[in-house]
Amino acid sequence: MSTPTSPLIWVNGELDHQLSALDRGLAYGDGLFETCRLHNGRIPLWSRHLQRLLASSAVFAIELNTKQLESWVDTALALLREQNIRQGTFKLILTRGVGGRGYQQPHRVAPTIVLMVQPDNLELLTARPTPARLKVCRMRLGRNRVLAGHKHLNRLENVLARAEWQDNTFDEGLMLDDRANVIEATSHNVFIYRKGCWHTPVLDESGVAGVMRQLVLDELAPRCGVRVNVAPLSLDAVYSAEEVMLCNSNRGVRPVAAIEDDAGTLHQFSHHNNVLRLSAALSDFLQGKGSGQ
Ligand SMILES: C=C(O[C@@H]1C=C(C(=O)O)C=C[C@H]1N)C(=O)O
Repeated sequence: MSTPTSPLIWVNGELDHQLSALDRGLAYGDGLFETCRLHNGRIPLWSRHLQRLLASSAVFAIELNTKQLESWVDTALALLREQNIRQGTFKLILTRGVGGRGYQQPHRVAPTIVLMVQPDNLELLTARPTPARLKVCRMRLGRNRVLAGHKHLNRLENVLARAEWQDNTFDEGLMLDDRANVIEATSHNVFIYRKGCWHTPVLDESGVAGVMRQLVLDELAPRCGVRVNVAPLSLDAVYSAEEVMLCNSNRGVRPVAAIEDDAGTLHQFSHHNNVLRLSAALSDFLQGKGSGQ
């Protein structure tokens, strides 16, 4: 088992290289990121992360040399193996690069790629998940059809929502948009189970379309033989759900035990069977086991 250490950071393939203060990712949030799980020395959902990054970089016209990126990721993974670092958070930041005065983009700009690994000892994707306690955040998400779904670097709403609690009373905060639709949690996507079906918010105006959310839609829910309905979701629907689930690609799937609303009322969820079935389906998927249907 590896010992957690401080993060390892590569900038454009160079370990410990410094980032320019003129980088547009820092100045304007002009970029994208992926938060991946390092699981047993690999990034099991890498092809899905890369697919999303490529799709978003095309939308925002941020240059991305896939071969170069994959070679830097391979080099980073090889070093992690050498150092016996097998579990952790593997984060990738892609910015438009350095330059320009103000918002105007420079004519020629080379993208910046930061790889950052925070080692830990947690087999998060396959461990039995512990039920989470949530609050409903006061901070609302704005709506923007161009930005919605993308994992861009402008995450101030999530940062401010996460600042609404500092202690361990809550594990996560539920975020609504300005029309009071439930969109996501500060760093997870949200699903509810009701009447034999999973439901998750439509993300065409706000929120991040997570890689684990997509895996649940494409792979895990079908393995459990359960349909998923993607549609607007109200807070009342969440409170009356049979089960509530959070997911992200760094932590897998997690049942929700309770949600405290803004009046301080606790809404509790005592059944987690369907979340645990998805969690088992995720473990099987990661171990390369078939659909079992
Ligand atoms: C805040 C980050 O990303 C979010 C956090 C997690 C996590 O902590 O598990 C996962 C996915 C992201 N939306 C980050 O620093 O990468």
